[in-house]
Amino acid sequence: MMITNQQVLEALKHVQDPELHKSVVELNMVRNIRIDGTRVQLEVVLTIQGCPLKAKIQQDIEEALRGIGASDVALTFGAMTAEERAALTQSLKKEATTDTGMPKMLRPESGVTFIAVTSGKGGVGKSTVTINLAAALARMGKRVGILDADIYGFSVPAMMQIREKPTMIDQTAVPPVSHGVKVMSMGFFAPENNVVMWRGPMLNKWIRNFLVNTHWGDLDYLLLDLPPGTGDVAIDVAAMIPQAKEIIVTTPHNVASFVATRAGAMAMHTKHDIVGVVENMSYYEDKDGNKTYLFGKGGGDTLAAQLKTQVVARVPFAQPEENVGAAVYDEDSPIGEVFTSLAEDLIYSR
Ligand SMILES: Nc1ncnc2c1ncn2[C@@H]1O[C@H](COP(=O)(O)OP(=O)(O)OP(=O)(O)O)[C@@H](O)[C@H]1O
Repeated sequence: MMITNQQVLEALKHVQDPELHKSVVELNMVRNIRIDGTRVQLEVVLTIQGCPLKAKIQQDIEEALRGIGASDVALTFGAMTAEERAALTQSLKKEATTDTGMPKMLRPESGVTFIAVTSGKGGVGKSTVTINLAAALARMGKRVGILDADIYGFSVPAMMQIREKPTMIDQTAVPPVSHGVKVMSMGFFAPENNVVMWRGPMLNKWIRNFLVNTHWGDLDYLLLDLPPGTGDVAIDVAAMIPQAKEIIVTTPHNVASFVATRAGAMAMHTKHDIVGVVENMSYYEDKDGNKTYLFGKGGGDTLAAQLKTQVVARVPFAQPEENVGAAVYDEDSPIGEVFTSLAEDLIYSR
């Protein structure tokens, strides 16, 4: 038996780079194939030196080659040159932008549903809603990304317990994945606690950059965690992504909902379609099923009425034992169930 070059390339077309999710052949990572009967020798050129996923690539390639009858696989590893990396970035970028430089994912035919999560004021649970909804959509098999654009907080990476930074291939960032969700955050790049520089046009540009220079791959949903209030950022995002659907988060407390009305009014003004209001910290339910309304009642309904929409979810307070460290709640916890149901509503009714 004799394996051919063609067979090797064909087999390796099905091996993907674990980060870029593209075939190693397409990425031009396979070089110097030498075949001697059923013994295959080749060089794998990694996009970045010391790629942490080298072992995974090696295993996948060996498996694929054994699948076509290779008795012996000898791999050597190299790294792309700076020029090769730049060329790869160019091609990834080209894939992500239209001829006019517009992010392709913004085109209606991209199939990406954008969901902007906003609130009237801080601390009501906007990030909690973003990450738990994203995780629920991912559990249901959807391809989901989060763009953390909350310039006052960048809380998503910490809440999703992401410790690594995005892998940079030249200027393209490969987002870290947590709970099945690709996450990009200004926080990965911002100087420690420096929020002063993130204003107006600068931020607008950053968001655009994040859409274009992030290797999102194919997405079904991109959730945007927007800063609270109705400031520049929300307006810029509305202008840039008019097809985004908006979720407005409030607590049951009337004051909070009053402030949230402003964000909602803005959403109406910019013709963002409103998915609805999520009332967070709606109630506390004890083990016996008794509900206590710690923050009062009615805020969500009042706001929804003002915005001519509905309350699409009421999220309870976390049980004390649920709240240790992790802000993504388990699928079978009371909060997890609320988000599963909201995710189902999004998937099946829209
Ligand atoms: N339903 C809940 N039960 C218990 N704790 C919650 C709940 N929702 C949010 N929290 C906690 O409240 C705090 C604020 O939540 P979160 O960061 O999601 O709010 P935010 O509106 O995004 O705030 P910011 O505007 O400051 O980013 C966090 O510590 C979060 O873990």
